Amino acid sequence: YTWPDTKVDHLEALLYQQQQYHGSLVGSDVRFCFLTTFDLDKLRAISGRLTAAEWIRVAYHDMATADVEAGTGGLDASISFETDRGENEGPAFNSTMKQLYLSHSAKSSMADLIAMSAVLAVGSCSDGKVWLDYRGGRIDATEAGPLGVPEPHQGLDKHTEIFRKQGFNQEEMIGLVACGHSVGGVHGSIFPKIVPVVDEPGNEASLHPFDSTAVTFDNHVAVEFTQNSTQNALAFGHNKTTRSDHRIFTADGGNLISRMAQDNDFYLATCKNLLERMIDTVPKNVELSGVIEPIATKPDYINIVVNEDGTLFVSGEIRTIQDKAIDRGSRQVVVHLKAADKKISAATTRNGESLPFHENRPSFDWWGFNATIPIAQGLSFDVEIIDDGDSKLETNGGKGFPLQTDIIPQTSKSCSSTTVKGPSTINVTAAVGVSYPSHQIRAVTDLIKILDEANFDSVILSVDIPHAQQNSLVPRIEPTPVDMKKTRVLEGTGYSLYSGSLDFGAAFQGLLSYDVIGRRALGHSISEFNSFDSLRRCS
Ligand code: HEM
Repeated sequence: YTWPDTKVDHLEALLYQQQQYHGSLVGSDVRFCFLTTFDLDKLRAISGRLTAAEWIRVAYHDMATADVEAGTGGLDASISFETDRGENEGPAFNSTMKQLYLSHSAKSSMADLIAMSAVLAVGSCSDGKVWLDYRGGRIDATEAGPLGVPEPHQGLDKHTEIFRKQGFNQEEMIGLVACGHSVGGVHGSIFPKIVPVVDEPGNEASLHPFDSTAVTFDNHVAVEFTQNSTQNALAFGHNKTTRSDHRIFTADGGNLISRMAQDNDFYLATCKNLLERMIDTVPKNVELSGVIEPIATKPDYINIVVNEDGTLFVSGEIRTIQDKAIDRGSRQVVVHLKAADKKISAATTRNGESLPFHENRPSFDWWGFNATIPIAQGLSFDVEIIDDGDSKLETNGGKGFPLQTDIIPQTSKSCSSTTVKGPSTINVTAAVGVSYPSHQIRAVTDLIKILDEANFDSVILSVDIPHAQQNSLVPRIEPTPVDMKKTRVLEGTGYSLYSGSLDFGAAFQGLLSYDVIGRRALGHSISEFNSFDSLRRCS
């Protein structure tokens, strides 16, 4: 991994910066694996529902209509268009979309979020023991997919065929169902023909759990099945037709389910593997990233101001991963900026700490810095981490962490105003220069000549605008370009200011972003995925 990687960086932050300082809170609804869900429609907690189970079921139903031979379907968020179908019965589907769309953005598709929700749900209910490898890059469908989610009244042949289409053979089908049906259960409020409606104060949704450990991701569903002591209504319910788990678990003579029952570690390892395959089942045009691991040293929230005296004011934060073996209290972090042949060191202060919801996941410290440096090409920095007198230099693979200086949004000269449903506006001013390899720079006068923005044919503001879609709670995010006009030359800096603005209507609660792109024949320069959050409100 080398920084920056716009395909990975944002998803990595959403997944691992779970709470507290810069916490993404994507997993806050499944922080505890317990039987009450806050219903966003009713604006109150409902007992007998388990958010973590709902997230796993939603991920499976989104994937369930995949046809791996044709390369269609899979985890693509088409489920958001399919929530009124009989095969997607219950409030879980829209509820999950509403919980996740707060994190929806141009760099975190709903499909990537659904996959992430499965990782977080399984992680939570296994108390951090089962952590699915997570990859990013899924693309949201813009319409419903075909029908075909398995339903409990269907026969074994039909189920075997559906799973074959999804890419799972008979044994894998048994495994995947046994893994999915580890948490949660069947609700009388949704399937009154399978389990009774009880509607008791502690169980308003009439949940009938699959096993005696409904809020723990473990092999009890298998143990209790093989002991015939199961309460799983899909295995031993009064209605024989809907005993699909029984038909599936015995499809191989009960072999796999017995092995899962005998050995919880085997069960968990099998589930990790099958659930990873479930979330990585994607249409053939999607190229998933590598597994997203926690990044040890990562800059973020970098902001650069071009000063009229020919300097840059750089501020930002460095995120470092904590190490239990190291005394955090004595750690120091220093940023060494390199501007042409000049080196400027900036001390940092600890701004805060991101913490995980569960053990076995990383914690991070955040270090704020700022510095004034001369304008030069090829600006970068190294990060020095000092523990107990031991110093380690993080160089981002040798070349340093680069600062993008061709195109620099000037956030204090820009603004935005957004409303969840209604008119929104963004107004961006960016400093625009142009890069040449540093070996071409000889003197400061030369440098100013070289940094002439006229080398771009055009400068474009591209706003990632969310568009409401029919029959889906999830908007489609579409980059919308507008030309930026030169408004001023910053004499003596090599930069000019360009401005552009766009009015749009949003129906969105996720993260809004924009890019600034300089276009020229010899390739583009881009300042990518800038958050609206760092802009002041337009008055
Ligand atoms: C033949 C295949 C399957 C059938 C017929 C089936 C059917 C069902 C039914 C009827 C429910 C009850 C839903 C409710 O009342 O809320 C349920 C719940 C659930 N299913 Fe499946 N399922 C199948 C496979 C899977 C798979 C492969 C997974 C995931 C890997 C999965 C995950 C879940 C989860 C987590 C729940 C609990 C939901 C909750 O408590 O809210 N299912 N399933």
